Amino acid sequence: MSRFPVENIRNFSIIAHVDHGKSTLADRLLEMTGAIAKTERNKQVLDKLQVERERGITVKAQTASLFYMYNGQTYLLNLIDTPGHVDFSYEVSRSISACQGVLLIVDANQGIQAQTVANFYLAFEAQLTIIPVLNKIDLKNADPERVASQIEKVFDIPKEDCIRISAKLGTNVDQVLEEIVKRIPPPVARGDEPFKALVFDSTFDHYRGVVTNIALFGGQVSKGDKIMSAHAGKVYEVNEVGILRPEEQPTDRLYGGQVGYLIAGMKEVKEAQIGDTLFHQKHPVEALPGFKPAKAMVFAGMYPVDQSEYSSLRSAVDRLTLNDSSVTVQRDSSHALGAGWRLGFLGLLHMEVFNQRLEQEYNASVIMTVPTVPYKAVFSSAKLIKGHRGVQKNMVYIDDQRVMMKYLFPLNEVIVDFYDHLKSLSSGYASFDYEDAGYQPADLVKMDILLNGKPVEELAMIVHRDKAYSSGKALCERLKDCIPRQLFEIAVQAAIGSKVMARETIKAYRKNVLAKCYGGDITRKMKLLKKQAEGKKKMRRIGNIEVPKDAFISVLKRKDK
Ligand SMILES: Nc1nc2c(ncn2[C@@H]2O[C@H](COP(=O)(O)OP(=O)(O)OP(=O)(O)O)[C@@H](O)[C@H]2O)c(=O)[nH]1
Repeated sequence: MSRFPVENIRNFSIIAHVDHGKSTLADRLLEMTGAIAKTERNKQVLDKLQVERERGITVKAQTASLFYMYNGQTYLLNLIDTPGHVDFSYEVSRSISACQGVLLIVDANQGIQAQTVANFYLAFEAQLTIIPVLNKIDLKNADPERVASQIEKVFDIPKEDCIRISAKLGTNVDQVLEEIVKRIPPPVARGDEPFKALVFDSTFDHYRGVVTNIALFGGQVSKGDKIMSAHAGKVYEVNEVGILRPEEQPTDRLYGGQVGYLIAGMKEVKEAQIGDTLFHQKHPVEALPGFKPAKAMVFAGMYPVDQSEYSSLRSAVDRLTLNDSSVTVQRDSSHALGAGWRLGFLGLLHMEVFNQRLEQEYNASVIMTVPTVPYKAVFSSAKLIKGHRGVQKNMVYIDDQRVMMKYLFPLNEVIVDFYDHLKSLSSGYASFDYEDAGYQPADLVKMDILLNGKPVEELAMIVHRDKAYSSGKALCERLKDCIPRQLFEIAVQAAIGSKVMARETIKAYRKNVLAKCYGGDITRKMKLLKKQAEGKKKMRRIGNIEVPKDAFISVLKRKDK
């Protein structure tokens, strides 16, 4: 591609609350500019991963360059897709750092929701031009007038600035393209400065190594150039550059103001850290500010179902984390489940998506333990301090039907099923977003699970003192169902220190495998005894109690699995 005049380039993202129609609008924009053909099969082209198509959510940001004719001139519109779910706001913030403007999509029926507000602030703080787009005006209950007033009240954007569209039917989508050209400023880049590019995403390709997505803040880059990354400080030769349409389309060169991809023989994603700056080896530049690293909020243990699959699972985890650098990985091991890892995720959906990608893309079968959140323990009598469980911070009326409330909650209370409860209590109307508010003192206790008095370390957990009884009781009941009866009685107890909170009893029972065998067929008897011995291998002894591995798995696995 020859040099494209910077004045005719627009770099933008679409931001929205989940399901407000971002991917549908992206598809329409791609169709109308001829990047893709208008067929049913092309639905949600930017949602590339299988898990994204299945769940109907965007996980990874994707990029597409569109050519658009307006007033007799060709414009290059670079669309950077962003995920809408609260767990992936890290992806949103890095996508918008490559842009000068955003389309803020709001469902004309639902109005402003939690992630509309969160995403608005990400764009506002980055000083981007914000174009409000009211989508789904074709719906019977759509009330674009009310939603435009909400936007004026909450974001201080005049309601006349809202574009009213139906992404599904294509109504007024041409206006969106026009307004992108009119309202969003072109990137600032001159042709004569040294090459300087921001790495805003990177993926790992088995054959070609790391593919980086870059936004050029200045200069130009082409095949054969020797470049360096500010973070890793290594020199690479550029093998290929190009634009994304949305599939890779090699070009001779990329110029300042453009967005595209670059391949330069990097073997590991660590070498191309997201937020890093690339420049020509001979012309060092000041590094761009980069991004705050993503912070893991939810932790879970992960183990292969069968230990013989440990090494293949390890390489699957390695490769998947190359494509998702926001997952933290630490090796871990457990008596019952063998060698595994302790993984950190941005949220629960992020964890589920990671698990699903392991299964779908790497054919791995794994056991995930119950997710937990990080705690800081202070070993002193100050633990006696009463903890807060949910403190209201403020409340703002968006209009006469909607209110935005801010609370301070312990993370542990919100990660597992808070969102589902909120949705069912409000018949699906309430939406929710959260950000880290730091550590707070709380009355937490370590609860042990004992089998005939012996603690089972894998099942120990940290709980709030007020919830110790109910969680202990539930766990004892689940264990009772999972551990087979044995020759003696087993006491299953939940205890805090020496104080027992809950107890279940598993009655004694003799499993006589030979009972089915009448007659004197010795080979049959041997076979049955051998089978029983094999079964024992899958057991773990706690004291003199045999606990099947499956018992740990079913107790540790989340209830809905
Ligand atoms: N009636 C109507 N439905 C729409 C319109 N735009 C999108 N939808 C529907 O709304 C649902 C969500 O649309 P998506 O485009 O997947 O939403 P999204 O914002 O990309 O969702 P995430 O990628 O998960 O953030 C789908 O069922 C769409 O068919 C519209 O203009 N009118």
